[in-house]
Amino acid sequence: MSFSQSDILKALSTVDDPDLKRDLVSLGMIKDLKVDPRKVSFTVVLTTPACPLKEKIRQDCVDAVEAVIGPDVALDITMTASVTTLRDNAPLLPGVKNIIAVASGKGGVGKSTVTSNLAVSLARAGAKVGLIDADIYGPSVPTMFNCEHEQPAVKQVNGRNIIIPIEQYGVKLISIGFLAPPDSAVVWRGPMASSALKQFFSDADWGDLDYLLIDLPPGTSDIHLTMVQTVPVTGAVIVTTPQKVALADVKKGIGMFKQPQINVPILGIIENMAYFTPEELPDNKYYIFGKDGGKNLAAQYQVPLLGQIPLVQGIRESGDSGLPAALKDGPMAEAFQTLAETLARQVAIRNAGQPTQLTEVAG
Ligand SMILES: Nc1ncnc2c1ncn2[C@@H]1O[C@H](COP(=O)(O)OP(=O)(O)OP(=O)(O)O)[C@@H](O)[C@H]1O
Repeated sequence: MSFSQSDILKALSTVDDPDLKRDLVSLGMIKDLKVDPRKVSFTVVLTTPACPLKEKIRQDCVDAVEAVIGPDVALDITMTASVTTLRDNAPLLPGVKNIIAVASGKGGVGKSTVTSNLAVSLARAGAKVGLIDADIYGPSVPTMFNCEHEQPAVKQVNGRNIIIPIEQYGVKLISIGFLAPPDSAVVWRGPMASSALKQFFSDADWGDLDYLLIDLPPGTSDIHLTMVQTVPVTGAVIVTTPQKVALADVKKGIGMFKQPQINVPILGIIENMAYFTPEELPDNKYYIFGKDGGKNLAAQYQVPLLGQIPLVQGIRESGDSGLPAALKDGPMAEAFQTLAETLARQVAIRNAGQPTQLTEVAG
């Protein structure tokens, strides 16, 4: 059977990225194509290393190309990823591809827990990840990452002090908590906190990052405004419990992000503490805060539901002990991995200019 480079490209142009709804060739995802009579090789560049569709896309490529080359020609496909961005040539943080704000309506819904686990899961998938803890009311990231007593180093660049983020579990971190001893009751006034956040953007050495997550204070605050006025944000994720009183505040949060002067796309809602599961009986679900509140809200506002995370004692214990649940292999790590993949997909969809896709998540 004889075939040419263009035959292979033609075959690959029948393979779609299921999220971006276009073919791999026109999306520019096929690189290094080499064709000789005994071997065909190429690289597929996915939009995120946290791509749950990797195996499906690879198999679709195998099927399409083997239909042209037959079974006797060797086929070598390398799967790799380059996270997409709309922040090309950004004046501030040019090496950061996506800035993702994590917000909540109410306090205590698990925003910091979810953000920390998302950051670790994205890093475990192979992405370069940073995390800014801007929660002035209770910066808990230092505890969750077991670096409460650390201080980021500072270096001088052209006469300016530049903060070097602490690196823990593959995630670069800066917390507003690093600026004050953990046991001191610092009352962050709006302007003080805002200027600290600005400094984290302008005077920190983040280097190249695929995703920079920002753990915001609960509710709506000056910090939210400072963030959107300082850097273009890829999108916001909202964490809530299914409880009615929590949902009421989420609606205010969604309203704030949608205001014309803020205008941050909502990447999705995460329902945390969706049900209680005893670790020894993972199939038992107790809907102690109500059932599907976050899921129904996502449907009402036509935003994706990124996931439903159960209330599990191990998640709380992991947070308190400074070793996020996402680091320990098991069902919780898998749940956060799936959540991270769903978020990464929504970022890629957004960056490709596609309308938001409403993700169906099993409850
Ligand atoms: N899915 C979960 N299962 C068990 N415990 C959880 C879960 N999510 C969060 N928690 C626990 O709930 C408490 C509050 O979580 P967390 O500090 O992450 O909330 P928050 O929304 O960031 O709060 P804040 O109002 O300080 O911003 C913590 O003790 C945390 O360990």
